[in-house]
Amino acid sequence: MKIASYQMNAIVGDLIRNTDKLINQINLAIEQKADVFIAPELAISGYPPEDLLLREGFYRRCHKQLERILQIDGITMLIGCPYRIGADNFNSLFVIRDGNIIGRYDKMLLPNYGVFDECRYFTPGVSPLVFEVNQVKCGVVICEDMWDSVPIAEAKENGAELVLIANASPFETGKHQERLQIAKYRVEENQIPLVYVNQVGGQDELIFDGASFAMNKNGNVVYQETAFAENLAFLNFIDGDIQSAEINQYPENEAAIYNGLKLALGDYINKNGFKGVVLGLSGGIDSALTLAIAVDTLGADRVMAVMMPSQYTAGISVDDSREMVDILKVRYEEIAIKPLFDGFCNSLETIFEGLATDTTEENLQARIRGNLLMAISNKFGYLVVTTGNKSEMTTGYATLYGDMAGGFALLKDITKTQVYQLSRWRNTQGYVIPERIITRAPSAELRDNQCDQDSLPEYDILDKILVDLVENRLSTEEIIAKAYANTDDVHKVAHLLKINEYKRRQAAVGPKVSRSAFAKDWRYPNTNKFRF
Ligand SMILES: Nc1ncnc2c1ncn2[C@@H]1O[C@H](COP(=O)(O)OP(=O)(O)OC[C@H]2O[C@@H]([n+]3cccc(C(=O)O)c3)[C@H](O)[C@@H]2O)[C@@H](O)[C@H]1O
Ligand SMILES: Nc1ncnc2c1ncn2[C@@H]1O[C@H](COP(=O)(O)OP(=O)(O)OP(=O)(O)O)[C@@H](O)[C@H]1O
Ligand SMILES: NC(=O)CC[C@H](N)C(=O)O
Repeated sequence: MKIASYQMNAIVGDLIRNTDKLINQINLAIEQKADVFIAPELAISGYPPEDLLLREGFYRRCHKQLERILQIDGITMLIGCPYRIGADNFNSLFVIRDGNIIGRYDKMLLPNYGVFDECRYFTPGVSPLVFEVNQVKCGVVICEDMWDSVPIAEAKENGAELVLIANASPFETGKHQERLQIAKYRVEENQIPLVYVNQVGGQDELIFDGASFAMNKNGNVVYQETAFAENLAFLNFIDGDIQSAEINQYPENEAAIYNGLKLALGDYINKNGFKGVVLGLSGGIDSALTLAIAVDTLGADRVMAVMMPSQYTAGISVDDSREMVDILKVRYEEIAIKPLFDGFCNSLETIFEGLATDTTEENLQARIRGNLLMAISNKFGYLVVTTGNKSEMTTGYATLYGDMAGGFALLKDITKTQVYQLSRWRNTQGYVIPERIITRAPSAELRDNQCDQDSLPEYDILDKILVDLVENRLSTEEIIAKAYANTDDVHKVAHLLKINEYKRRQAAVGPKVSRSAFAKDWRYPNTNKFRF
């Protein structure tokens, strides 16, 4: 039996295009004489459709597309599609052959933690499904079903010799190893081979990394798809097991994150129809890394970098920005903001009379820059990519409607420590970020001689505290007991984390790479008196 596995990049809600793509790949599979075709979870709608699943018309139109697939003969197809019957909605996988639906599997285990909300939409399925192709009994399950013993065990009890799994499993650091480990448990429990087909692509804050795989009866990976790219692959099931096929290595740490960020940005820009991106280039490391990723993703001709010096901007910031755009050959503009800043200050002079200069004036500069970038965005159809990192999002070290103004926050889930690691890694692939940008001390350059560490702990300490507070959900007492940071710093970061929730609520969407990103898996109240 020959299996066609389609690691698909679907667009949520683009039902006709998704179905066109499925039909196209199914036809290729038929040409290659495949017996079974399998695509990711909810391939017709794309995953996750979120509250589209609360609309009756969404199910109707998804089903209409499924009917197009029913026209295809000559292969057995496993197609994920949301399904409504009576008052129940299911996350279903339809088994279609020669114009008939020969089976429907409804996802049994609905993930409802982290970024997942499936209990909000679906009723759990109750029955396993095993169907036969070329005398092979195939069980099917959907994504979360693999993460517990029961669904695959039930498929096995019903005679399955092989399990086909349709997935939409989002990326986070270490997730692929976790998937392989869970799959191995299922294989060992049941002595049954698995074919795991994952979605690929960026969907708002989620990155689907693909890396579909097959595991033989001995728990060995015998096939692995390239991560972060779409592909159709063929696998053979002969003599009761999956035969060896191509094994593409999963990228190492920095490479995985970098590729993930590229996929997230590219899909956000292209799926939402932007011509390109614009960003403020400051001579600092955050905007330098953002620019490198943007150019690597979209090409230099779809990216614009704007340096907007003020009286606090160091000469080397301008020099390093110029050097970087020369290397990348990207469109570069310089707009001095002093006249605008003076204009704002003049307008506010009377109201502010007798009051000291403070962060108000610092924020004005950031807001002037935000305004200029948004004007360029409006005029050219370029999305503003913001450059703030997770360390800044944690502590609120960013200006609302200033450097936070924009449509996609590329580094939102990347700590400052990781910003350095990714920048160094990128330069090993070809020198694009001037060395001085990496080695100089970070500064917001919003007042004289400003340095981030005037108001924040050293980033290596800050980032450890943030991982413990945000990802490990530890209390300040527990962190203090670990003794890597002084008590004041722990309390300071915890306090900043708490009081800046309102900023995160207003921040642009950005890709999740960690276990706990400031997005769907971080839902804290703005109004909150609880001390972490
Ligand atoms: N709970 C709440 N719910 C809703 N809104 C709330 C709020 N608390 C304050 N606000 C509003 O937010 C305002 C304060 O926020 P905001 O205006 O942003 O200003 P703020 O947080 O006071 O200052 C921004 C800080 O970020 C630093 N910064 C700025 C830019 C770039 C960088 C960098 O290195 O990347 C660092 C800057 O040096 C300064 O320390 C308040 O005036 C109020 O209007
Ligand atoms: N002189 C500038 N010209 C253009 N954009 C700027 C300038 N200064 C700040 N920005 C924009 O605001 C963002 C916040 O920068 P800021 O220098 O305040 O802090 P940062 O976190 O150190 O960032 P970076 O490392 O990029 O400098 C920058 O990444 C950049 O997009
Ligand atoms: N779509 C799903 O069911 C995903 C849940 C699963 N545990 C994963 O992330 O891999």
